[in-house]
Amino acid sequence: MSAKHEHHHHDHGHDACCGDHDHGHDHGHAHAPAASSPAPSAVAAGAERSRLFIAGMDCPTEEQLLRTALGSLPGVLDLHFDLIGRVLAVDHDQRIAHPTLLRAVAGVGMTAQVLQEDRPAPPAPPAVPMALRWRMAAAGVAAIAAEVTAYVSGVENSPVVIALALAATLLGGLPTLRKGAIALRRGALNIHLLMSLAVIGAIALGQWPEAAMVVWLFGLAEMIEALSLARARRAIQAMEALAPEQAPVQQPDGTWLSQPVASLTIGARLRVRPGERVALDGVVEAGESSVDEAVITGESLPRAKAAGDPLLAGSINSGAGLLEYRASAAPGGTLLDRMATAVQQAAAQRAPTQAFIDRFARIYTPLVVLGALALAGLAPLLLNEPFTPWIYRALVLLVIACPCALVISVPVTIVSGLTAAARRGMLIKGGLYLEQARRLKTIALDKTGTLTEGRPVLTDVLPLAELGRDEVLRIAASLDALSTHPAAAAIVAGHAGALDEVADFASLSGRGVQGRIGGVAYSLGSPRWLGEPAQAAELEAQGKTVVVLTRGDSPLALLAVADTLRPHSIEAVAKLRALGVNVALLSGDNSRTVAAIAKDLGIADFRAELLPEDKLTAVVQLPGPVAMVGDGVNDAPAMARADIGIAMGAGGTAVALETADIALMQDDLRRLPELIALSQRTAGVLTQNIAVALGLKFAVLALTLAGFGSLWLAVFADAGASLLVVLNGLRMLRETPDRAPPA
Ligand SMILES: Nc1ncnc2c1ncn2[C@@H]1O[C@H](COP(=O)(O)OP(=O)(O)OP(=O)(O)O)[C@@H](O)[C@H]1O
Ligand SMILES: [Zn+2]
Repeated sequence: MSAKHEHHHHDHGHDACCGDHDHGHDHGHAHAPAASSPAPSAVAAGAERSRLFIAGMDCPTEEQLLRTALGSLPGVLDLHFDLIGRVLAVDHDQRIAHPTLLRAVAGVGMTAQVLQEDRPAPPAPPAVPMALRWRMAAAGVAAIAAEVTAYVSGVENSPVVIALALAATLLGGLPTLRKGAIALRRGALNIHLLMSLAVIGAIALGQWPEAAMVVWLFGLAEMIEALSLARARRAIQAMEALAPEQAPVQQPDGTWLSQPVASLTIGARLRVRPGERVALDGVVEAGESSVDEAVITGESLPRAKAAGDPLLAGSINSGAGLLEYRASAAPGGTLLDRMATAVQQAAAQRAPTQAFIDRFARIYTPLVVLGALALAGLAPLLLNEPFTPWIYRALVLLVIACPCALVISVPVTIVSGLTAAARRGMLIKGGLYLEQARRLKTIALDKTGTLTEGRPVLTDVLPLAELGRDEVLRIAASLDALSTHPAAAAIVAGHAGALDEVADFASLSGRGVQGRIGGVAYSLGSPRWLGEPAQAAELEAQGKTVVVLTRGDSPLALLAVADTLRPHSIEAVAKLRALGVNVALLSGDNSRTVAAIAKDLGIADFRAELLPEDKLTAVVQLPGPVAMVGDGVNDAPAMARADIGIAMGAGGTAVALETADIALMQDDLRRLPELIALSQRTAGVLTQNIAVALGLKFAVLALTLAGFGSLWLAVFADAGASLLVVLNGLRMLRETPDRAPPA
């Protein structure tokens, strides 16, 4: 095979896992592939993108076969694989028509369906087909019978044994042999080719029962792995499946009728009865009840809902009341849908460990195959021994050459970890961040809206000149009415009366606001910007944020607002420090205020009076890797620059959800130590899996070289290792302390 293709084989374990049509799987979420289509660069000018749903494509083995088959077609410009969603996006020019693509896919033994952009994917094939289960059962009986007959009679190639072994091979091994032939034609050294060679070699040596056993065990392992992987895939897809497909909708005549949610649009009026799940994001219009939003936030807590309150798709009406609401998101566009899409896209990306294992496998397999060739060809000559036993040992080596268990273990573990995180209300945008989190040296936290509630209240108004309290407050509130800053909201809320007209309004990020009232220029903002009156110090020492109001250059008043710490901030900071992470506080607020708050939190490393660009500089200077945690208000540049940008309160703002590397769906900083713990557990499981997979290989290798190995033992160890690592990886799914996995 050519060097270009040499890395195919490392993945056979994968296709073992995820199966092909023959093995079938029971995912079956019709619209999942559409939702999880990759987000590659835009289609080049003059090109067209066709999206193919390929049921048998979920492993890098198939990716490689498809790459060679489609990539060489004249007119194909680019290929984007989404193995989890099993969607292949093909960018091509006019030379290519759909039948050409479908034929090329069929050429490597798979079937494709063209996806229409706005229509959901066709339903995936059902669970492992009954016919296949029966075929495998029959093959098992025949293989065991062949083994027993040979053992009892002492003859390995009597007609009865040959007939039984042949029956087992044909019943259970045809798909493997067929894929082996395809791989051979394509020059891909993958598991199917290696297994086919081992079986044919065993038959050539007259080891009929052995051949039957090998082919059957391998088929069985593939089937079991198919089911395990479908389980991991289902866990991801379970998220969006949590919103009901039917819901009661109000008709124009006022009556209620159960309708498919997919047919609804924004503005539809729906209702959700006690115990039911909300179908679309919306706003309550009538009724009172409480709602459990655990599916979004990861925390099961009843939240009171009444007219005007937002509702999220997937949450449960856990109270006793009936809620009527108006849809504010279309089907497919709810927060739950966007979370599910993000997790699916994350799962489709390669984590660093996977890249490493893939590189390793690229060297490992050809090396072992070369070893097998050398063993069969040289050992008998050098040792002056008969060829047959050495050829047999070489066949065992071919089986050992498959790094399937190794390759399969990484994505299963990562996907399980990502899913477990999502269930806890942490949306991680890629395996990279899950793997990196445990290496974090510094976590930088923004103050307002992150460590604090971000809903300050006005506590003090101190006139400094001839204007009285009410007058300065009216001016300040009039200016801040046009600002979205949390401090502005507090000042506006602190003023009861009418507001003045403001002209030439300007808002300066990290400083404050300015404008003209009745022709006079006023500024309102930080003391650092407008000069610090002596009276400010005492208020700041209490942890309050001081805002100065000036007319021209002279100070008119001091206003102070105070924000409360989030209830779990102190606990979260303590836990992070216990994990050995350096916690830093970055704030635009003044030094004394920040110092007071840092002291309450036990944070030694705090930096104050930072403009948004200073926060970015601080992130670069802090010992890395650094995570920046913020609410996106004045820390977006710093979050983008940090190794991991973590957004708080993504449950509320879509922007944070879309731009951060990790989005916390709930404003609870205790998710941060959990994230690091999850990252550590993931690394632990990955290490265990690599040790098991390699350990079993080496054990069989040692036995074989010593003359004690056997083909079926090698296949058994390989299949057993695959199964062990898949199960170990899936264990991550269960690591969800206070929530049972969704049914
Ligand atoms: N609209 C506004 N009205 C009044 N004061 C403002 C306004 N915008 C900013 N300021 C002042 O500028 C300072 C810095 O603002 P900035 O938004 O950079 O940080 P912050 O709100 O203190 O929070 P963080 O800790 O998240 O950086 C504020 O503390 C406040 O004194
Ligand atoms: Zn293998």
